[in-house]
Amino acid sequence: MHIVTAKEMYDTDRYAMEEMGLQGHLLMENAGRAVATAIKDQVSEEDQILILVGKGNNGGDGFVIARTLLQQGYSVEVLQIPNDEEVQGDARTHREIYEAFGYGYRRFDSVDSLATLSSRKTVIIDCLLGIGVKGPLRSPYDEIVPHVNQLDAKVISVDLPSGVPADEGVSFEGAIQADYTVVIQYPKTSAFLQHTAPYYGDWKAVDIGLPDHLLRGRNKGCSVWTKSDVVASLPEREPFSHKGSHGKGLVIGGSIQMPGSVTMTSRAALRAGAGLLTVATVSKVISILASSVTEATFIPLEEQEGRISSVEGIEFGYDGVAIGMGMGRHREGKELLEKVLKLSESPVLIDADGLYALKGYLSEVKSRSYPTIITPHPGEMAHLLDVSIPELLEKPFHYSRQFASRYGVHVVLKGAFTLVTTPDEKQWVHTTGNVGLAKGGSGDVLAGMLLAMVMQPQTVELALNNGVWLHGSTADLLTEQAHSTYDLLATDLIDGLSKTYRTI
Ligand SMILES: NC(=O)C1=CN([C@@H]2O[C@H](COP(=O)(O)OP(=O)(O)OC[C@H]3O[C@@H](n4cnc5c(N)ncnc54)[C@H](OP(=O)(O)O)[C@@H]3O)[C@@H](O)[C@H]2O)[C@@H](O)CC1
Ligand SMILES: Nc1ncnc2c1ncn2[C@@H]1O[C@H](COP(=O)(O)OP(=O)(O)O)[C@@H](O)[C@H]1O
Ligand SMILES: [K+]
Repeated sequence: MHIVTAKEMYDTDRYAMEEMGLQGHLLMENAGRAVATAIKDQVSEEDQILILVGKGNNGGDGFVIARTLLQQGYSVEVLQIPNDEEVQGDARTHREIYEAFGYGYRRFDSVDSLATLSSRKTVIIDCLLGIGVKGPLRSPYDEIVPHVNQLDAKVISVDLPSGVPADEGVSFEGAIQADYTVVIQYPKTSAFLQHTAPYYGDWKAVDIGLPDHLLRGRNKGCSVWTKSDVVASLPEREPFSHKGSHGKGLVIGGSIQMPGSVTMTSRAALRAGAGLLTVATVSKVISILASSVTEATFIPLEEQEGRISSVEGIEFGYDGVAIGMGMGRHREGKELLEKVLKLSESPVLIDADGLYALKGYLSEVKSRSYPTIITPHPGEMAHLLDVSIPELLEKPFHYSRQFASRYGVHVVLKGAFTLVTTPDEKQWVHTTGNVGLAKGGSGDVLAGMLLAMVMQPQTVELALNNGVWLHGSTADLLTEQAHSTYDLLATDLIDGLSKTYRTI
């Protein structure tokens, strides 16, 4: 499923209208009818529906929705916010068609009369503002929106909750808090940002018949990674393959203070399908690990104060390397990482403490001939970028693209919407996973799953997307069945992965 900016949406609309003859009022008819069909799943014939219509094309959608629902026997009233003359173009055409059917509408005069009208309604359909919103809400929207937000009625927004901008990095003040949003054709970026997504409530995108090929051709496009993508791309195992064909992986990390993280990464890598796994860590961690990661082999490394101080002794002939989990942050970190990046003739995934070591070596990463993958959470990413966490979260798509292309790395920016970005700035958003994952260790498990994935016969971008999907879906499956979002442990994900694999 494509994700678009406001500009991409307008460009697609324009192309359909100007190059393909799909006129604006036809698109609006398609949009209104598709939205009305989706709304019918959210309301009943007993509901008293009020449609709020703004001056732009989002308001025009409202007249099509009203006509469609009235024709099908629903109780609908329409309140148009602007004056009659302010409604122009396709929206005006559809108001005229609506009236030609013999249906009437009211005009907004004050919030008091809106209060009287809305007090009898059980459903409000918000067609006030769409992707054309600019800046903070102006009068009278700045009074209407807070009024709607305090009603008990169910609020359904059309395209996006009025007031919420389509794009990232755009400030706004006040917006409709929807219970449900019917998105027109493609979800907009704001449906995947921590500070704007909650305004949408649950959402669904409806097809209005726009041509898809413009977006398919985008070289820097963004999409949602879905189960069907996993089913289509996860490599099947060849009947005559052997353990070597399933990837020989190396995990470097752990310290006496943090032996658990490397244990989880290793077990997750094996469970996710790594053929052979070696763990390079300090001797005391090996003695802790050996009984819980029985399938792995070990390389004891030199240590200082319980932390790895050298990677001497590792023969770098692996199909994939993961480094950083539980390694601790110390001066030698940069040197260790530098050696690993130079000597590894395979993808290297850098997580956790490895990311702090990476900061001093960033400028040289681009010259590697093999893929480099970083898996930061927002705190680690903000540190690498030298920006604050709120700044990063305002524009995570932008910052990930900028970082990935500048340093030639694959970025897996973790969070409620994990974002995968390639060095050539292709992006995917993940909607699997839930708050049960917000617990120490979930990231270590993800690192292991990703290590296993990059060693399978698939491109790095497929591997990362499939790995993030498997991780998030396992959390979803476990919290639907055996666990709650309180009790889910990172280690549950490792065993739970078996269930997820069986669903595909
Ligand atoms: N053919 C198509 O394109 C299709 C489009 N479709 C639909 O159209 C929607 C986009 O339509 P749009 O471009 O008319 O924008 P939209 O948000 O409805 O209105 C913008 C107007 O609102 C005003 N305004 C802006 N900011 C404001 C603020 N802060 N506070 C107060 N007022 C504010 C501003 O007016 P101004 O006051 O600046 O004169 C501006 O003119 C899209 O989301 C989808 O639903 C579908 O039907 C499919 C076909
Ligand atoms: N609220 C949330 N919803 C969905 N996934 C989440 C949420 N919070 C965290 N996660 C996921 O959990 C993992 C946490 O990783 P990380 O912060 O590195 O954990 P740790 O370092 O403790 O192992 C990431 O995969 C992240 O996407
Ligand atoms: K809206």
